[in-house]
Amino acid sequence: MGVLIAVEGLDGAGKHTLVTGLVNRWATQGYRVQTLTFPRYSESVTADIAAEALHGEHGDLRSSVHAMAILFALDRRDAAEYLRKLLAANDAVILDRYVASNAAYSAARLGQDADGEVVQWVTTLEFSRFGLPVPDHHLLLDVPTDVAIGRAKSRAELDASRLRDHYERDHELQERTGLVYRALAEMGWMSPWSRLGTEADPELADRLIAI
Ligand SMILES: Nc1ncnc2c1ncn2[C@@H]1O[C@H](COP(=O)(O)OP(=O)(O)O)[C@@H](O)[C@H]1O
Ligand SMILES: Cc1cn([C@H]2C[C@H](O)[C@@H](COP(=O)(O)OP(=O)(O)O)O2)c(=O)[nH]c1=O
Repeated sequence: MGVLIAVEGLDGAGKHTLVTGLVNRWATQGYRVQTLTFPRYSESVTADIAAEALHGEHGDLRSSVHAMAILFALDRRDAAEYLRKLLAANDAVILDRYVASNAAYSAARLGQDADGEVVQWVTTLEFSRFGLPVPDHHLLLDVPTDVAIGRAKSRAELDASRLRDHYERDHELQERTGLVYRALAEMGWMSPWSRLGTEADPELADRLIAI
């Protein structure tokens, strides 16, 4: 059974870049590595509805933090069997966002801390009720909020509506989400966490795949 690694962080923190770098590194070392990104846009109806709600559609759905969290969780539940197959057939599976995203963003949206009600609720829903595999390790890309927002903006600069709806209004939410992520890392929520600055630490990366 392969090792399951979840990469977490704010939008624009560099998760996709890190995941791509890890896959390339390990592939050249001869490991079999697969990635899975959440939300699974265009493959999952619930992920698409959640994204559309985040960008202002579906009435006031976005105002229900628990309803949004259930949509993201259903996307993962639908992918659980595929994820287990990937784990069985590979040395490692790297997840670009996973359950901790739901925990951190839901807590931030509700103004709760990492030890608050909604983190426990998400944990029970996804791991206990939906039976999702628990990551062996979490990697938190811990970059300052302004850096993450700046990178996300430059990546999305051609899409003005998305910028307006998603990033500029959300500085405070991102700041709070970062705090919850750091607290989850400190408490070692569900598995050991490593906090990275802007770059992957090659030695840490190699230790992870050797678990
Ligand atoms: N270490 C880094 N230093 C500078 N820019 C980076 C770094 N990592 C990623 N970026 C850039 O920041 C933007 C967001 O990175 P991305 O990996 O897409 O973030 P995420 O997946 O967390 O949203 C991209 O344009 C990417 O090229
Ligand atoms: C996967 C996931 C994401 N999210 C949040 C994080 C992001 O703010 C948003 C969408 O994630 P993402 O696709 O990474 O960002 P973007 O829409 O900018 O491409 O959803 C949750 O609240 N719960 C989850 O389970």
